[in-house]
Amino acid sequence: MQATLIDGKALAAAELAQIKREVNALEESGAPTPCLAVILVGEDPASQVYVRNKLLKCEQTGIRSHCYRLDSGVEQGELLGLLARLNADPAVHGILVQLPLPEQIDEAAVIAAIDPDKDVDGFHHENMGRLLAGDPDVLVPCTPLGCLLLLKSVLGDSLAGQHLVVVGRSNIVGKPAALLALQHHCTVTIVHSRTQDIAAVCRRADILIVAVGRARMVTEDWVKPGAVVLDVGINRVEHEGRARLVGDVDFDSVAKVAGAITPVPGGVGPMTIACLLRNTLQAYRHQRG
Ligand SMILES: Nc1nc(=O)c2c([nH]1)NC[C@@H]1CN(c3ccc(C(=O)N[C@@H](CCC(=O)O)C(=O)O)cc3)C=[N+]21
Ligand SMILES: [Mg+2]
Repeated sequence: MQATLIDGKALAAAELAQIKREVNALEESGAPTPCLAVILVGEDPASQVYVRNKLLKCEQTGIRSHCYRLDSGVEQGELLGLLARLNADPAVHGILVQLPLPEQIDEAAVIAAIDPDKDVDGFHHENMGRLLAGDPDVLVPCTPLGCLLLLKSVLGDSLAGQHLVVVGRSNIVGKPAALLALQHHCTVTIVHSRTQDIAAVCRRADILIVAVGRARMVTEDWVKPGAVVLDVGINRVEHEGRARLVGDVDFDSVAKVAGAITPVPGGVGPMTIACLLRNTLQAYRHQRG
């Protein structure tokens, strides 16, 4: 391997330490404590792990959190009722509904029911629109925001003129990552399952962000020597009879050609959570004026 390993865990720890200092300062000034409400529906094991991590990081930074665990069979009306109460509660500054939701629940309707000012995921259409319009104060989805911080840690503050290719076009990662990169003056390409000669397009990237959910899809022949590669994928695979996490990037082969690369685990994932807390603080400040 010749690529520099991008240590998302360390960068996230630094980010959390900074958030903790800011929360402490609020505390000392006598201001109320920032508070995040998390809603978890059902028993999806991956969701339980992610939610536990989020609550743990809240605790570490002094952000108050409250987790609402709802039965997998809960009716949509009950979930919407809870959201209405959280929207109206001035002591709650951020609301996160863990996805995916059970099939009887309309995800779009749930996201639309969150107060955009408390939408720390940045998934509400109002926030998506503001990101598209280039509003600098908008709440930006946590994974793309984490990617941006990781890129700046390697490349410095300016990403101007870099050709950034995003693999995947989801509303929660691919599209907002592309918009955020565009705002930072990158030349942006989005590729997806219907793209012709996807490897050739990726090979032109100075920066490659991969968010497709297919284990080890990106191999070394997709990567320009020296490129920065961010792997958003979290895939659980069997390896020698044991469960293991791998990304969407074939790490061992790509690390031979890339200039820098994020590992899985320990790359984008921890930064996603740090950015969730960053967004909670941003939402708090906005609500407090
Ligand atoms: N409303 C909503 N907002 C989200 O931001 C959201 C969501 N729903 N649903 C699921 C995805 C996924 N996601 C991750 C966050 C942290 C790690 C993370 O910390 N990963 C660790 C490994 C954790 C493990 O062991 O599984 C790492 O990469 O090092 C991974 C994935 C947030 N998501
Ligand atoms: Mg994510």
